Amino acid sequence: MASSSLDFVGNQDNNDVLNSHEFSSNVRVLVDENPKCVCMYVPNALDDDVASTLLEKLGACKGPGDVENSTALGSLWHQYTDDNGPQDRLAAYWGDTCCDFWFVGLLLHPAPWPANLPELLSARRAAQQAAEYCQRRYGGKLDATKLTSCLANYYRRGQGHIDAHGDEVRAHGEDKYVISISLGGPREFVLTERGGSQREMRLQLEHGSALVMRGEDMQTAWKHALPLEGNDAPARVGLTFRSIVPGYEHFVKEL
Ligand SMILES: O=C(O)CCC(=O)C(=O)O
Ligand SMILES: [Fe+2]
Repeated sequence: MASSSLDFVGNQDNNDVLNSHEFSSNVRVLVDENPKCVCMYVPNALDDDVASTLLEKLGACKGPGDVENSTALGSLWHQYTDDNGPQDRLAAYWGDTCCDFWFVGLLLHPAPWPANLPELLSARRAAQQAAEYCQRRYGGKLDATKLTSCLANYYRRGQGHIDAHGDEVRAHGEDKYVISISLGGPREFVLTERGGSQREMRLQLEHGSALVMRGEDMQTAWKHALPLEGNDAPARVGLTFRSIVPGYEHFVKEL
């Protein structure tokens, strides 16, 4: 396991809501076996206050049928059923037009990026900066980092988990980024290597952090999970930004 401390100065853009602070954090490289198998952790990737505001706004929207859903964000959270049965976390999916996302038997069509949630765009920018850092370090074209969708997973207090899995990244363009910005928590993240060694790494995903996974091998040679924790486990929203190619799923269905 490689581990390093690096200085990173992210792009500054004062037109966006906050997140004008610099990444000058200790980036932890968890896996970097080859450019298609990278996992790194960036604490404080998103401004703390922006992360808190976003969590507060998202957390106030519970699910279909809730009174709180009559807020400006409408019916945000859904409880989906996939090939493994009903999920015990809630989910919401936004993205560019035609950036459908298919995984474990569930096809999600994106809602448009919400105009009344500028903090979500700040989170996307933070994720983008982390991807660009990764691109400079491991190579690849910068346009491969364009993050076109976001799957939000809401692990409510004392509830919610995701079993060990590799992400479906067929539709994710060249460098296959999945970048998770954490709000709330911390919650535990477990990485396990498949095959012989079964190496395992555990870390706490902290408020405002970015967890970057890059490359197909990261999803086929490793599994990741968020285990079910006790009743006191704090609520967490994971915003997983992806580089879905618009129209990919539609194109596949036509073949
Ligand atoms: O909650 C997270 O940050 C990760 C979720 C995840 O692994 C997934 O949606 O595939
Ligand atoms: Fe995943």
